[in-house]
Amino acid sequence: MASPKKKLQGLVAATITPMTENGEINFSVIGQYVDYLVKEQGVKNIFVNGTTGEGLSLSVSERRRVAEEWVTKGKDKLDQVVIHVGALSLKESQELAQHAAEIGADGIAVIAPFFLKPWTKDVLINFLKEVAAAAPALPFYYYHIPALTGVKIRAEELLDGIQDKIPTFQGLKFSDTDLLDFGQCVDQHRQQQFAFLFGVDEQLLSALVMGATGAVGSFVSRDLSILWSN
Ligand SMILES: CC(=O)N[C@@H]([C@@H](O)[C@H](O)[C@H](O)CO)[C@@H](O)CC(=O)C(=O)O
Repeated sequence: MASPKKKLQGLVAATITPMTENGEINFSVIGQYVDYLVKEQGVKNIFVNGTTGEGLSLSVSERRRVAEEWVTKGKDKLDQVVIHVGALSLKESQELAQHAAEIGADGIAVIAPFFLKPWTKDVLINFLKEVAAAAPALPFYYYHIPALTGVKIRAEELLDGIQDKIPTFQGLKFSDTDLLDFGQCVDQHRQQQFAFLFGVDEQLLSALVMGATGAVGSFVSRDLSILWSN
């Protein structure tokens, strides 16, 4: 089971994937990017290959290399590197999850499959469970982003009993504007000490009031990072 000791909290930068003019990944700037986040913005947690990183537009091999580069360059500088491993293919998602574990990432996150969609909670949970099982020592986060996946199962419904199915479940990345759903997640699962990471930057203040324990965003700054450092 994943160790809960490294709780992911505070500000988490959703990293872009740097590209060259030729459309190749520009691995050479990732080291500078780490330094920029840590030194200039005071951010020591990152979320790689997510929406901002355009992970779903990359090939599996590119996703693996991007993850490796962030983990390598972030070593001894970053606190946590969480890799988004969601994919339409369960096997690809499992491969990426296993790879994240092998390279020493600190957690994995998964969105709902968005083409042939899971229409019930149980179907979605079964998919997530199979991915999580491929990396049984890594904390697992569900990435709830219904506007992009079209999967509108409420997060609060999904969280109900989730640790019975996914023992490594450690939190929710909530990228939706339904603050009632977010508030109910926090309220009903406070005792389980899940990470409640909010992902709509424009509503962050409201989410903080409702109990967000962190935020994953494309707009990160020192001003925001100090929100959690006092
Ligand atoms: C859909 C999207 O890209 N959302 C951003 C937000 O930071 C977003 O850019 C911001 O709220 C502006 O709309 C992050 O939540 C994305 C994110 O965490 C990710 O890259 O996975």
